[in-house]
Amino acid sequence: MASLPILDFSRFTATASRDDFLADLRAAARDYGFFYLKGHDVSPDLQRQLIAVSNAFFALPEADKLAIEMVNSPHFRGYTRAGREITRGQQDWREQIDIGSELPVAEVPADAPWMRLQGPNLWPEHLPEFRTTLLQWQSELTRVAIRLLRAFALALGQDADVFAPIYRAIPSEHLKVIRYPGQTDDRSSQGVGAHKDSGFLTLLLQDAIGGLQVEAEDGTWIDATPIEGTFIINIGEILELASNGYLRATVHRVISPPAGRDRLSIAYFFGADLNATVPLLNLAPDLAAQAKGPASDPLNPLFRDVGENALKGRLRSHPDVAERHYAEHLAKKVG
Ligand SMILES: O=C(O)CCC(=O)C(=O)O
Ligand SMILES: [Fe+2]
Repeated sequence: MASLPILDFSRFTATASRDDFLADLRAAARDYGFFYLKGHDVSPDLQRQLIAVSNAFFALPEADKLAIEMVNSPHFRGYTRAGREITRGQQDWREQIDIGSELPVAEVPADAPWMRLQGPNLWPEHLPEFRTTLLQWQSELTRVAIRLLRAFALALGQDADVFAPIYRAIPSEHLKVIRYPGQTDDRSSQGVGAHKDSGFLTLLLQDAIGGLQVEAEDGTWIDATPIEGTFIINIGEILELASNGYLRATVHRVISPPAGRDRLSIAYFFGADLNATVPLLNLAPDLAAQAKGPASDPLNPLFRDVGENALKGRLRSHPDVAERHYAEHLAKKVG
């Protein structure tokens, strides 16, 4: 049974092992688009605190969670009940809270409707430590993601800061705290349906239950079995577009845990400025020869305009938010 590679980020910090790390990163990214990262320096105490407040959030009375339901937020922030989010037309059996960069509502020019994604988060009123811990997690993971993105740039033979112009102004820092309930007989076992992530990179902290699966090149599914002390890293559509498909945004899904168990995961999606356009990197001939071009999936066309790609994904995943807040936008698209 195939398994995903494990990379040690401390080898990137040490000059003597840096080039070997970059070669391993290039191989893992190209062959799987997914890997485990150990040797990151995120404090284990902060991780424990994050897991504790996340469990406390899901244990809140239902009324407290429904008070901050995402359907109330034109910025796609807040709580989503299990079964409300849709992937590839099917219900996802997970409950979650979505948190984004904590920024004020922006002006929304007619030619940049995605600027409506920017706005305040919705926080649980009776659990103040949830907000402080999540914001701390967000800034820690942004730091790790930027270091990792610099490593990706070097692995592709580019200047370390080649992507900085498209994330430096307003990076997109999206967090999802997710609980997957155990399987029951009366619904599907789709925790989240098969999909690609849209940003640069995703950094995932998962508990010990398992259920995340990664699609291999031959169409089989590889289990991303939990490994204590690691994050799971995967590539999003921005890196696929920028590298002309040398790097792949790999398709993945989550199968619901066995009956009577539930699974906790915290996904952090690092993306670009909503107003940026994804550049096409100039790859050296040996890498360019292996670039397959971005995947063309008629069900999921990729857009170089970061904001357009991001808004497309959110509207499709959350039809209730789309209907309440984006009816006019959708009507214009169809009409
Ligand atoms: O919960 C997980 O393991 C993965 C979640 C995921 O793929 C997503 O939310 O995009
Ligand atoms: Fe994902």
